[in-house]
Amino acid sequence: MKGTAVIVGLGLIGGSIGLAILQENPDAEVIGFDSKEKEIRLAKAMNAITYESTDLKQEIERADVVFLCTPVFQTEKLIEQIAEWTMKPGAIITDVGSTKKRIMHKAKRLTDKGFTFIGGHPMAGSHKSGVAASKVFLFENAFYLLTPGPNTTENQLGELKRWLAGTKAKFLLVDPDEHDEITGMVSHFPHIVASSLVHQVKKVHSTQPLISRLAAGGFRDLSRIASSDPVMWRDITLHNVDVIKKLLKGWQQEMDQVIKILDQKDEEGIFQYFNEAKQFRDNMPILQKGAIPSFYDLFVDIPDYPGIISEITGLLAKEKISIVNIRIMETREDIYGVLTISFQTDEDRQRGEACLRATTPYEVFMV
Ligand SMILES: NC(=O)C1=CN([C@@H]2O[C@H](COP(=O)(O)OP(=O)(O)OC[C@H]3O[C@@H](n4cnc5c(N)ncnc54)[C@H](O)[C@@H]3O)[C@@H](O)[C@H]2O)C=CC1
Ligand SMILES: O=C(O)C(=O)Cc1ccc(O)cc1
Repeated sequence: MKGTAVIVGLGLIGGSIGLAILQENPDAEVIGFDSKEKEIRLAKAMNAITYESTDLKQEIERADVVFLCTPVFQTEKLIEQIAEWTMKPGAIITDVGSTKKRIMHKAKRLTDKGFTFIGGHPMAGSHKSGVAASKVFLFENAFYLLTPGPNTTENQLGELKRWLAGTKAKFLLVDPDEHDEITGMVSHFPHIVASSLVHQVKKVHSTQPLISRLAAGGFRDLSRIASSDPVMWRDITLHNVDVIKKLLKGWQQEMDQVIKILDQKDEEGIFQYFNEAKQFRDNMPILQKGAIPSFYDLFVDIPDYPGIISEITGLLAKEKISIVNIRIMETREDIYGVLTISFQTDEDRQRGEACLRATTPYEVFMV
């Protein structure tokens, strides 16, 4: 596709969208704007944009598509600002915010003027922020939720999807209220739970410093998202307060129930609590494919000696198998460590498994 895209907010998501657009459309013009000069320079160096913005108003007025990739309060302000400007006939404005109800409400200012606004939310990302963390494949196979405005046509939707084709995401249309209910449950509420787990550890940390060294495994998995950007999450939380409060109240009641079965030493009740969760989670489609694409992990039981990681990565590199992350799971120092290798696709993981089984004596397994 030829044409001009403007990306406002060159962070993790804006940068990844720029990379995906340019990979698919090398002839497109992608103009980038950010309130931080450093992010713009980095985005340009990474080829996530073709030009730095010099006059945002003029560029938006001649754009074919505008992506608002800022924290959601800033997105609301940008919408207000753009509503004061003009736009090229047929141009599309979209956003990537994690909430949709308030954004779509604010976007009425644009649609009332005859502009086209289609809300967007790629259901993939990371706890990392900034353009340095952006990746061309960040959204591959992930759901990309779209909330069209009242007058959006099929043609306009098709046009936006063509701009985003390089993301290789799966588009899904949703209603904004439904969007905030669902993401409240699977993303916003878990974020508060993750942060609260860290607060629990912090409270005892001063009297029991060993605790943060031992907080590996499950705690690390559950608390990872607590390392996300607090500004972004403050905005998301305030945009979806009612839904999140309802979920937290339900959670409080559920915890009261758990305390009750513990008080009663109810063996069957405790077993069922864990078992029902396990059965349900094991059958959730996210584990088969991924709504938020989880990386595909492979575990290798390795001896703990210097050079072992480069040995393993070298074997995979020889077979041209890309990995996205590698780490040793914290185990006791005197026993074998378990190396966790994350792949972007299940196919890569299977190739990785076959390669390591054929070339090393170590046990290789998936869970
Ligand atoms: N981080 C994630 O995993 C995901 C985030 N989102 C949504 O995407 C949006 C962006 O998130 P990230 O890229 O992670 O954040 P980020 O912090 O990596 O990037 C945001 C960028 O916007 C810039 N910015 C802030 N206000 C601005 C303004 N008024 N004008 C120009 N630039 C401005 C910041 O300097 C920063 O570079 C948020 O609305 C978030 O809810 C959606 C899906 C996943
Ligand atoms: O890091 C993770 O696992 C995430 O869940 C990232 C994320 C953050 C915000 C979203 O709206 C969608 C995805």
